[in-house]
Amino acid sequence: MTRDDLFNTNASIVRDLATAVGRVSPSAHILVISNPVNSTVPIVASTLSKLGVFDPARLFGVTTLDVVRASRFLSMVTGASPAECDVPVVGGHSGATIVPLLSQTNLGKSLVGQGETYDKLVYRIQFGGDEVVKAKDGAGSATLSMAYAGAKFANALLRGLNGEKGVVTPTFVKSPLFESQGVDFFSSLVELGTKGVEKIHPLGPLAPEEEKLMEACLPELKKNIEKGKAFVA
Ligand SMILES: NC(=O)C1=CN([C@@H]2O[C@H](COP(=O)(O)OP(=O)(O)OC[C@H]3O[C@@H](n4cnc5c(N)ncnc54)[C@H](O)[C@@H]3O)[C@@H](O)[C@H]2O)C=CC1
Ligand SMILES: O=C([O-])CC(=O)C(=O)O
Repeated sequence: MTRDDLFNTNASIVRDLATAVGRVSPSAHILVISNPVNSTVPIVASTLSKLGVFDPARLFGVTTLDVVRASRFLSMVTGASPAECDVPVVGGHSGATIVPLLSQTNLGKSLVGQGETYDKLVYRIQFGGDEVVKAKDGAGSATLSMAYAGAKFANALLRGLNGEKGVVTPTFVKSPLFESQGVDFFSSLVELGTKGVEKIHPLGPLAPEEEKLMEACLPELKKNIEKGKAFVA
């Protein structure tokens, strides 16, 4: 089972919850963690748009678990503590759409392009969630680490809403970065502020290996986003 397989069950649940939020609390900040995040976030956006209350600054797909995994798996390779292994992870939240930018980290940059070690690390970051789902064999997903990631992101958002400056973390939002290629939702480093999304940061310089990961990411992400929008339309 992949995250995309969850679409049939979760799409209508997410749409109905978004409808209720749009009617009852249209200025709420909405953090979507239900899979497939690449499609459920566009479902919420389209549902709110239909109701005339969509504000892109208030809708977030929670991709924090990919960042948590990237730190942990990089720490296992380098021997450093996960706290020292902060990795920007961009794109979406499933398989090839998850793009870790190891070249932008002090401890990870020397691994980029280092054959099997790099390839295995990227694969584990991209498919860590699938690893857990397979291991639990029908009994759910990465429940506790998801709770940790959800709490971590909610805390970051609350700090931003409270006026703290410099709260920057990856999250899947309505984004102009790849809009010209038909990908209008994307996770990159986002500064969180008093209104929610304050500033969407560009990706910054990528290694050739990361350019290749982006080439695989964008078409899949586009399909996932279109599937979510088509469901609501
Ligand atoms: N974004 C992320 O990082 C992650 C997302 N997930 C996603 O989070 C979701 C939950 O995962 P698990 O806790 O493992 O699943 P689970 O199957 O253990 O729990 C799902 C819960 O939703 C409830 N539910 C079912 N239909 C509902 C409805 N119509 N309205 C309200 N609640 C309803 C069920 O009773 C159950 O308690 C899944 O979509 C999963 O794919 C999981 C791990 C990481
Ligand atoms: O695929 C799933 O349901 C679980 C998931 O998102 C993750 O662990 O990252």
